[in-house]
Amino acid sequence: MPFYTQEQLGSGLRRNTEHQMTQPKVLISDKMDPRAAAIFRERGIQVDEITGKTPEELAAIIGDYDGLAIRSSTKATAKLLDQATNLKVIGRAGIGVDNVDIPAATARGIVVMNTPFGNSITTAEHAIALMFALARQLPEADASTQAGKWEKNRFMGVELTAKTLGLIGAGNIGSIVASRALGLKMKVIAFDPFLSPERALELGIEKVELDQLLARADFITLHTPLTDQTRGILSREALAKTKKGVRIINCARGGLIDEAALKDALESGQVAGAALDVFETEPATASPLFGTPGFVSTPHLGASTTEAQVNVAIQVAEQMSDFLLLGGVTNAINMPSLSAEEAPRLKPYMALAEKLGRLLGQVLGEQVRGVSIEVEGAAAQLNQKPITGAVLAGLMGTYSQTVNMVNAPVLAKERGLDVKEIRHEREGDYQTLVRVTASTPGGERCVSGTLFGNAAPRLVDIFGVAVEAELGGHMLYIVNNDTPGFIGKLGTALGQAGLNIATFNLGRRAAGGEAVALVAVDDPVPAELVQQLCALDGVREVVPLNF
Ligand SMILES: NC(=O)C1=CN([C@@H]2O[C@H](COP(=O)(O)OP(=O)(O)OC[C@H]3O[C@@H](n4cnc5c(N)ncnc54)[C@H](O)[C@@H]3O)[C@@H](O)[C@H]2O)C=CC1
Ligand SMILES: O=C(O)CCC(=O)C(=O)O
Repeated sequence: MPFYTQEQLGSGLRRNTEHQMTQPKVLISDKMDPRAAAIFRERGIQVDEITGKTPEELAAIIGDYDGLAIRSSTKATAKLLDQATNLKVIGRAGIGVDNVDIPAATARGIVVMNTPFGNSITTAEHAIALMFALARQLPEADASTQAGKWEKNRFMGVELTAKTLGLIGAGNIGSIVASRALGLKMKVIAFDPFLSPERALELGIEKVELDQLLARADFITLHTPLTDQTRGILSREALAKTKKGVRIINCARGGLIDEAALKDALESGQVAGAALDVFETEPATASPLFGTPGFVSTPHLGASTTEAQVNVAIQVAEQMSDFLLLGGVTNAINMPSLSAEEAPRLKPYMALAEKLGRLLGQVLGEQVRGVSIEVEGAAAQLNQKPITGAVLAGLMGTYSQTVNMVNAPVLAKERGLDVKEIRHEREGDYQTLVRVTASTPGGERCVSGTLFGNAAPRLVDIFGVAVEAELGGHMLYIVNNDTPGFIGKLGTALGQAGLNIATFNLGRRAAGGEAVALVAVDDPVPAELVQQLCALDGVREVVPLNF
C-alpha cells in the first residue's frame, strides 16, 4: 500500500484480495452511540459492531477492515496493527488517544483521528460535579442518609465562592472548567506552560507556576494529556507542597497523580478530599484508595452523557467516512488536515505529485539526498502539505512497500532526506505547476508537471527537457543522442520484443544534442529488452518505469 490512490480512497471502493472493487469496511470495536453505525451505512460503508473482544480475537479479524472506530477500551497496539493489513484509519470517538500506538500507526501509514471537542463540555461539567461532590461530601452523605443514619452534624461542607481553583492544563476542557468556575465566583489560577498571557487574560484567569498553584489553590483540577512531562505531576513531593486541606479532582488521565501518595495525603489530612474519574490502571476494580475517607470516584465517566456520546459518534463516523470516501482528513493526530471540500481539488495534484516523486525515485534511486517541492500559480492557492506528502510517498514508494502519505514525512525525516516547500503565488509559463527538484551528489535534477483541464496530470519538463507526457502504467525513459533513424530502431526493437507502444513523447535539449523519449507500453518491459536498448547506438540511459 504505497500511497492511498484514487482506487484506495475517494472512489468509495477498495480492492479486495481478488482485485474486485468492494465497499470500504469499518469495525466499531467499543460501545458507541448507534448513530455512528447508521452514518457509515448511509454513506455506503459496510460496518460491523463487535465489542468486548480480547486483543487476540480482535487481531484475528482486524485484517478485514479499512477503518477502526474506538473509544477507550480497544487498545490499538503495534501488535494489533501488525495484523491490520488493510487498515487506513483509526477514529477515536473522544479526545485521548493514549490507547492508540501513534508511532506504530504512523509507521504503518494509518491515519489516527479523534474528536477533540465533542465531549469537552461534558467532561468539564463532570469535573465541576466532582468539585461540588468534594465540597459538600455528597457521596458519603447520600450513602449515610440512605442507610437511615440522618447524620446532619457529620457533613459540614465548604463554599466554593471566593475559593481559589488551580487548573493544571488550561486547554479545551480546562478553559471550560475555568469559565464555569468563574461563574461560581471562584478565583481561577492556571499552570500551563503553553498558555499565552493573552489567552489567560481572555479567559479571566491568572497564569502561575506549578509551585505557586500548589501553594495557593483550595481546589486543584487536572486537565492535561498524559505525557512524559505530566506523568506524576502531582507526585508525593508536589502533594506535600499543597495548601493544607486542598481538594483534588482528576478527570483527565490516570498516571497524573501518584495514587499511593494521594492515599497517604488523604489519611494525614494534607488533602481533604480527592475525586478521581481516571486511574493509573483501568478498569480500576481494586485500588488502595477505595474506602479512604474523603475519596470519591467514578469509573471514567467524564465523557458519559447522552449529548457527548451522540456528538462524538456522529463526528467520528463523518470524519472516517470523509476520509475513506473522499480523502478528507479532519482532526488527524498524525497527518495535516485536508477538508472534504479541499480533497477533490487536491486529488489531481496529489496524483501528479505522487507521479513526479515516483519518476524521480525510479530514475535517480538512492542518489536523492533531498527534495524541494515548489507549487506555482493555482497550485499555490492550495494546502501544500498533502502535495508534499504525495511527492515523498511516490519517491520513497520506489523502495518501500509500506510508505504512504501518512508516514512519508516521518520516514523522510528518519532517512535524513532534506525536504523543502516553496510557494510561488504568481503564474509562470503554466497556470498551475508542481516542480520537484531532487538534490543528488551530481547536482540538482528537476521535473515539473501541470494539470490539463484542472484534472489530468501531465509531465511538462524532465531534467530541463520540455516534454508533454502522461505518466501511467508501464513506460520507458530513454536518453539518447539526437540522430536521424534512432526512433525507427527503437520502434523495431520494441516490436520484435512483442511490446506494443501506447504513447510516444519526445523532447531534446538542442538539435543534435541530448534527446529524451518517454514511451508508454502495454506490458512490463523485460530486463533483456532494457539491455538490448542500452546497446543501441547513441543510447545514454534506459530506465523502465512503472506508475
Ligand atoms: N475523563 C474523561 O472521560 C475524559 C478525559 N479527557 C482527557 O482530558 C484531558 C484534557 O483534554 P483537553 O482539554 O481536550 O486537551 P487539550 O489538549 O485541549 O488541553 C491540554 C492542555 O494541557 C496543557 N499541557 C500540556 N502539557 C502540560 C504540562 N506539562 N503542564 C501543564 N499543562 C500542560 C496543554 O498546553 C493544553 O493547554 C486529556 O487527557 C483527555 O484525554 C478528555 C475527555 C474525556
Ligand atoms: O470514551 C470515553 O468514555 C472516554 C473519553 C475520554 O477519556 C477521552 O475522550 O479522552
